[in-house]
Amino acid sequence: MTDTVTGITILADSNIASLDEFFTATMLGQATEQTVSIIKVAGRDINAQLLAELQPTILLIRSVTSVNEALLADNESVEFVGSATIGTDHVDQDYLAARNITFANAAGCSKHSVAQYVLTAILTLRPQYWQPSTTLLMTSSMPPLTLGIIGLGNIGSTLAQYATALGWQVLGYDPLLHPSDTNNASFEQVLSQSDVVSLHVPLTDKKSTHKKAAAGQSFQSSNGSDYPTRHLINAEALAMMSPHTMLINSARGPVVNASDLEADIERNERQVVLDVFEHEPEISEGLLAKLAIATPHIAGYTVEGKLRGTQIIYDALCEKLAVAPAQSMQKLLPLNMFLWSELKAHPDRLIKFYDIMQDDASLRSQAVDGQVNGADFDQLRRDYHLRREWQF
Ligand SMILES: NC(=O)c1ccc[n+]([C@@H]2O[C@H](COP(=O)([O-])OP(=O)(O)OC[C@H]3O[C@@H](n4cnc5c(N)ncnc54)[C@H](O)[C@@H]3O)[C@@H](O)[C@H]2O)c1
Ligand SMILES: O=C(O)[C@H](O)[C@H](O)COP(=O)(O)O
Repeated sequence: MTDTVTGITILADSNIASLDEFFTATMLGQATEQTVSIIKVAGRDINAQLLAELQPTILLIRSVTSVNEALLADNESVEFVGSATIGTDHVDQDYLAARNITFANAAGCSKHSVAQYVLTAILTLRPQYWQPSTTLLMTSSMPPLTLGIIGLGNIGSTLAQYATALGWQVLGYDPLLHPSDTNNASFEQVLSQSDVVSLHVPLTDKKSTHKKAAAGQSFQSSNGSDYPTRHLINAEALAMMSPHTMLINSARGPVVNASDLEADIERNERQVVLDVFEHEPEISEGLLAKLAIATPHIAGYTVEGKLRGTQIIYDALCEKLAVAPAQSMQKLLPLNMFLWSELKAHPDRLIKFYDIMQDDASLRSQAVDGQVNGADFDQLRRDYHLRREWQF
């Protein structure tokens, strides 16, 4: 793991939270008596040339860095890749395994952040659905909201818990999990019977095996699935939804076919919320103009969500180094006064907890000559004032 002269060399995406608090000699090298040096660059600048020149032993990334053979072909030194994100569609995990490179992502790190983002979007656009279950039975003449959730993993299942706490009905669809109280509907039922549909799936493609000519092996692309999600929401799926049904995508942009979506919105005036975009980081102003809420891939961007992401990959690296973790995010968290119980009791305080329309306005203000360009989108995310997760 180390070069006898320089110890541990880390190349890291500068957008990873609290790198200097976690990845230091004290927090990593002390037990192994190794020096630790860390080089921080913008995620999109982590390229094959840099990997070949720096020969880092550890690579820490976020979703904007694609890790695959093209990136690592000329690098012989990397032994650990950590992605401080939930999504892994930017990583060829089969290639890393074939190179015997350890990989860790931050599963679940921002599940509450994203679930709270979705709740905020719904309750900002349709405040009539704010009906804490305590009042629902006594006063409501309106049926509770039916929330359709596609993908019932960490985020989808967390969202279902919040929805149930608000007295909403949940229709869930996840073909890779067993049926349950929430995994209780078909894809078509979720689309056709929900007031709101929220997407919480990874970006996956159709399973395909292809031969590696040199090795004569056949292997499946690491992002393959029997239930591929690329363009899962296309014209056919949108046609199953009533025009009244709101669509929210905070998963990955290509899960929704952007051109089919624009045609659908023009035809049905559907309320659509996007935090992720098929052609991200570029976004056409034409699409922006059709959206009820548009935000720059920040649904998971809370102090807690990003710190938890760093903590998880730090813990995984400590395991790789066989050292006991010495740093904890609890020591780094500022006091958090945002209580879910308070918000449930006082719906009018939602805007103080999270004013999602501020994030919407910031993104729209970046549009120039008919589009938001990639550099401005990335800058918005780099400069984003991290929210706080609502505490229980
Ligand atoms: N916008 C953001 O800031 C943000 C933040 C975190 C995660 N994400 C994205 O959200 C995705 C989901 O996150 P998670 O923590 O819930 O992941 P997860 O892996 O815990 O859950 C994903 C679920 O989707 C299910 N699934 C897979 N294919 C499906 C299909 N075709 N139809 C229905 N369900 C399917 C899986 O069975 C799994 O239960 C991530 O992969 C990531 O791309 C976005
Ligand atoms: O997959 C995730 O965790 C989220 O999409 C996360 O927001 C990715 O953020 P990024 O790495 O682009 O900063």
